[in-house]
Amino acid sequence: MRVPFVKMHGLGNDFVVLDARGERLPTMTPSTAAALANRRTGIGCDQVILLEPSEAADFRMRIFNSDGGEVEACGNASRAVALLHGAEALVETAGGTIRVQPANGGARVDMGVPRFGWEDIPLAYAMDTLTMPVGWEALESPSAVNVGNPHVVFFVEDCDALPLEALGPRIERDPLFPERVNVNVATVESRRRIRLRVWERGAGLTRACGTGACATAVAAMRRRLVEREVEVQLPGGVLTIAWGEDGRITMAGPAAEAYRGSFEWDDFA
Ligand SMILES: N[C@H](CCC[C@H](N)C(=O)O)C(=O)O
Repeated sequence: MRVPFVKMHGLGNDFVVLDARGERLPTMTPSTAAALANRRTGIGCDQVILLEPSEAADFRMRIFNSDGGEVEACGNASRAVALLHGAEALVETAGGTIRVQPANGGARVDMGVPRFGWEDIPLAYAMDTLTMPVGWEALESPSAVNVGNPHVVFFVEDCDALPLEALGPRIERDPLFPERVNVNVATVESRRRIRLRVWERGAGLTRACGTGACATAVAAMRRRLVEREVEVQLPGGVLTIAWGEDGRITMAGPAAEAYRGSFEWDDFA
């Protein structure tokens, strides 16, 4: 079966988007997703995004990391999908329902309400999630936030001076995180600006992580380090994150279509 796709990205965090809202596609398996995402033998991307019909919203967005694992949320893909859809929409994800709205060359996304309970992250046992009594070499005393998916956030002097490619996978797979975790290292530059690098669960170092920017901004706000609206500078560019009085997170930033193509499903099944 020949399947069309749209290659998209949000600040360099890139996606292969498959649209099954009209025509059903064969069942997506972790191995098919990983094969499509493979940058040497497949199309290549950080996440495979599958759009499907939804009973609860305008449509459903399923997210597969490049390791094939299906996960609950993807901020940058939410903006890319808003651009592709071309109108405001309620989108069902495994991490909850979000609202997306195309906005001048990108999109605004209502990411919902963050959660902070140790069972909500989830952690393997009870602990304070604002300043956790744990550490991995130079990275210590992080915060944990669930923004549909699990994040741990470390605040450091210079996030660019750390071997995140070495520490990231160790923390991602630590038994403290039963569903693994996205690892954020952040430097607060002012009350309105944070610099951030992310080792993503199931995808590794990426140019940007939308949910990571949301989790990091909220953790910094909880620590009274920044205002309730901040700019987050990722390697791929800047996102604006606001945490409203209603408890909901809004993320705004660019998204783009790179090219369209098609592939033979059986070549990746
Ligand atoms: N690696 C993440 C999913 C993609 C998140 C990131 N690409 C974003 O833009 O939010 C996870 O396993 O939860």
